[in-house]
Parts: sequence; structure tokens; C-alpha cells
Amino acid sequence: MKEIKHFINGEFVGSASGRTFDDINPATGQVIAKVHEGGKAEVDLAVAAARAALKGPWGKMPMAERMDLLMKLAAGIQARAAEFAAAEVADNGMPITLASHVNIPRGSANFIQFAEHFKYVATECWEMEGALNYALRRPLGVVGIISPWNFPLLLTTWKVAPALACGNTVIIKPSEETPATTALLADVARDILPPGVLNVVNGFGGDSAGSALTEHPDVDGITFTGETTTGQIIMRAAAGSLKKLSFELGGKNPNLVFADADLDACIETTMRSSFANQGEVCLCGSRIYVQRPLYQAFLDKLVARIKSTVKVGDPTDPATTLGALISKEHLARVQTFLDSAKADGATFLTGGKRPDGLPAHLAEGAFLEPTVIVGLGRDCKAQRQEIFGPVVTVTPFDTEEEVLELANDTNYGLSATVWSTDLARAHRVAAQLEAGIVWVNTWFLRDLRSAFGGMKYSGIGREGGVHSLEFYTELKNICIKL
Ligand SMILES: NC(=O)c1ccc[n+]([C@@H]2O[C@H](COP(=O)([O-])OP(=O)(O)OC[C@H]3O[C@@H](n4cnc5c(N)ncnc54)[C@H](O)[C@@H]3O)[C@@H](O)[C@H]2O)c1
Ligand SMILES: O=C/C=C/C=C(\O)C(=O)O
Repeated sequence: MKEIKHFINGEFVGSASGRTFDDINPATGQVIAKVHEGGKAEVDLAVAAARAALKGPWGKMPMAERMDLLMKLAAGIQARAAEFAAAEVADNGMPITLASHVNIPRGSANFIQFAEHFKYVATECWEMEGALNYALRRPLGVVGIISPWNFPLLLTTWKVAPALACGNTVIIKPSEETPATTALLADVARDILPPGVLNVVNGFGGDSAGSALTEHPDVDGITFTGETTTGQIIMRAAAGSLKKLSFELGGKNPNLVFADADLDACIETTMRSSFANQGEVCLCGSRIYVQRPLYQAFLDKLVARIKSTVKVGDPTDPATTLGALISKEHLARVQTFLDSAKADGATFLTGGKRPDGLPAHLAEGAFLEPTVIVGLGRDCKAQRQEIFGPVVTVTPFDTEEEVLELANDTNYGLSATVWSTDLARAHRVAAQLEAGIVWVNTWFLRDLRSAFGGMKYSGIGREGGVHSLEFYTELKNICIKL
């Protein structure tokens, strides 16, 4: 059986306790690896290694040399892209086409982006009467990176890359559900980075490696992507040592379709914003609002498109468009939302069940058909809470004011999508939506220089471009009397 170990101070090591847990392929239900379970002992070792590396060659390295190493990490991922993609699919259940076209290439692109961008960002200078202020950036220090299971390599490297570009050292705690590609990243880094610069400790969240990292007095910052409730726990744990925090949390994102939308383009993209990665994308537009003149046509086209194009099945098959959910436990949780929608009187236009006719080797897999629900009031559980599955609710609306009020009636504020061919309306609505990211006539189109993050319960701070630079560095003002 394959083993996944920690990576501390440049070496793969097992847990002091000898404890392991199972890494399960959610499409087949099979155990694919034994993962070493870390805790305080491993986090202590990793923090010590990361602190020492800051004082070693890494801390003294000229920026250009450091950025060259990041470019080598990008190339190292690219060179083993097929291996990364296969590992991600086996861990997560996502279709191989998604892993190989989005998740793994972005894993590599994240390093290129930050290695290139940060070379050309200046700091500030303020000239006073008789004095000069200028600012220097210094690394934040030892950064803890806690990542989720839905886009493992993409989301982990989205934080590792800027952290390293700024000269920090990192300790990654990957999701217990998807440790494989972070272990591969460590394997790539072993030949490129000095020991202690990139460390990985596997384990669970609370009472395990996760909490050991967030509570550690010698960790300077925590950057976390995951559930809002976990963010709340981490904030409390980090308070004792006043760690700098960056949170990318959950969403219940609205997708606003106005009657003047280009319906074909809207349906094509709405298929992705609803069901990409089995709907397990924080940015998915799970609450769809359609202006009444277009409502029925939208539903007819969406359902027809689902029936004619979606193939739920073996994630390793390039023809598959919708793979397995992350686990049987998560599928059961998604099912509770379907049950509550039924109890609330919803109509299921399609989906709501396991697909028929899956092959025998997928009998234990966590599969669900893409599901479209109508007829729910705004206060129903399925309309208010993040489902994180291939499930959307569709609701008609009449006026711009009404849909803005509906869209913003949520604790979350991550992303929103607007479909309209009226430019003035698109600007007006985008400006009023309470979301950190608004897409107009598109979805998940990413410029890695732009600000990324959420308002309200969807996060704290922004990452991307210079916003990442702000988080991963300390800015020091030097004032000189002339
Ligand atoms: N805003 C974004 O950019 C973004 C991106 C992707 C996913 N997400 C969100 O992530 C969630 C899905 O991911 P998940 O189920 O893996 O989230 P999760 O919060 O359950 O787990 C995320 C990570 O936190 C760790 N963790 C859990 N409890 C912890 C604790 N007490 N202390 C320290 N670490 C702890 C887990 O082990 C895991 O590594 C969804 O809510 C989704 O919206 C947000
Ligand atoms: O599931 C959430 C996806 C988040 C995407 C990013 O963080 C990104 O594109 O940088």
C-alpha cells in the first residue's frame, strides 16, 4: 500500500505516533494510500525547520535567485503533469479533463505568476519638508497554509507561491481528504528548495495537525481556505499569538440572469458555474435568479442541456463531465439539503438521485446527478446554506431592485454573476452586489493579478497580485531626517 508521509526539513518522515489514516478514492470507495497522521510533535519539528531556514541560505538569497527557484517549481509540476492529474483525480473524484485542464496547470501557473509579478512591484516613498520616508518589505516569517479538498493543488499553490515569492517559509496542512498532490509538490520541491523552506504536515483539523499549527506561538501567519465555521475556530485559536490571518471561506453565490441576456452563452457558462467539479467550487453560482420573461426558456434549455451533455461517471474517463463527490459522508450531507427541499415543497426538474447504470467498479462511489430545483422560498435551507454539490435552485424575479435585494440577502459575499447585454445595467448591478468578485457575462475567468476573496462571512482580506504581497510581507517605514 502506498504511504503518504510528512515532508519536514527536506525529508519525507513518518509520524512519531506511528498512526495513519486512510486516503479513499471517492469514485470507487477503495483505500488508495495510508497517510501518516501528524500532530503537535510534527508541527513543532516543521516550525523549527521553517524558522531555521529563514536564517539560512533562503533568507539571504537575492530575490532574482529565489524567483528562479519558483520558476523551477512551476516547470517541475509541468514535467509531471500527468502524474499530478492522476493523483488529484484519485483523491478528489474530479473528472480527469478538469484536473488536467484547470487544476494542475493553475498549480504551475501560480508559481510563474507570483515569481514574475513581485519582481516589478515598488514600495512607497513619501517626501516631507526636511525628511524622507521610504518603505521596505520583509517576509512575514513562518506561514501556515491550511487548504481544503475541492481544488487541492490549485488552492494550495495559490498560497505557497506568493508566500515563497515574498521570502517566507511555509508549513502546509493539506486536507485530510486530498493529501496526494501536496506530497507530489514536496517531492518536486525536494530537489529545488533548501531544506525547511517548504514543509508538509498531514493530519486532521481540530485536535490534530491543523489546530497544532494555528495555535503554535512561533507561526507568524495563517492563510486558510475552507468552511466559514472552520475559519471562526481558527480565528479563536490564532488570537493567543496574534497571528496575521487571511481567510477564503464559503459562498452561496447568486447568478442573476436578466431578460436581455444572451441565453445560449448564459446556459453554456451556467452549466459550468452550476456543476463544475460536481458543484464543489466555492465560486459556484448555486442560487440562480432569472427575470420572468426568460424564466421558462432558461429552465427548458438548462434541463435539455444537462440531459444531452452531462456524463456522470468514472472520473478517469476523458468523456466524463461530472465525477464523484468528495466522500460518502459529504454526499449524505448534500442529500439532507435535497430532503429539506422536498419537505419545503420544491419541484426537482432533473436529478436528485444517484445516476442509474454506473459500472460495477463505481458501486461504492459518491455520485449524484446534476440537480435543478424550483419552487423554493428565500428562507428555505437549500436557498440559504452552502450545499457544495451539483445542485442549483432557480427562482424567477421581476425587477432589478427585487433581484438585488434577493441576491444580497445572505451572510455570504464571495462571488456573483450577472447576465445582461445592457452595459449600463451590468455596471449598475455589479456595483451594488455584496460580493468580493463579480463576473459579468462570464464565470471563473481569472486574472491572477486581480483581488480575490470574499465579503461578509466569505472571508477576511484579499489575495492575488499585490494583495498577496500585502499579506505575505511586513511593510516597514523608515523615516530619515534630512
Ligand atoms: N473562498 C474560497 O476561495 C474557497 C475556495 C475553496 C473552498 N472554499 C470553501 O471550503 C469549503 C470546503 O472545503 P473543506 O470541507 O475542506 O473545508 P474545511 O473547513 O472542513 O477544511 C479545510 C481545511 O481546514 C482544516 N481544518 C478543519 N478544522 C480545523 C481546525 N479546527 N483547525 C485547523 N484546521 C482545521 C481541514 O483539515 C482542512 O485542511 C467550502 O465551504 C468552500 O466554500 C472556499
Ligand atoms: O473553489 C474555489 C476556487 C477558488 C479559486 C481560486 O482561489 C483561484 O482561482 O485563485
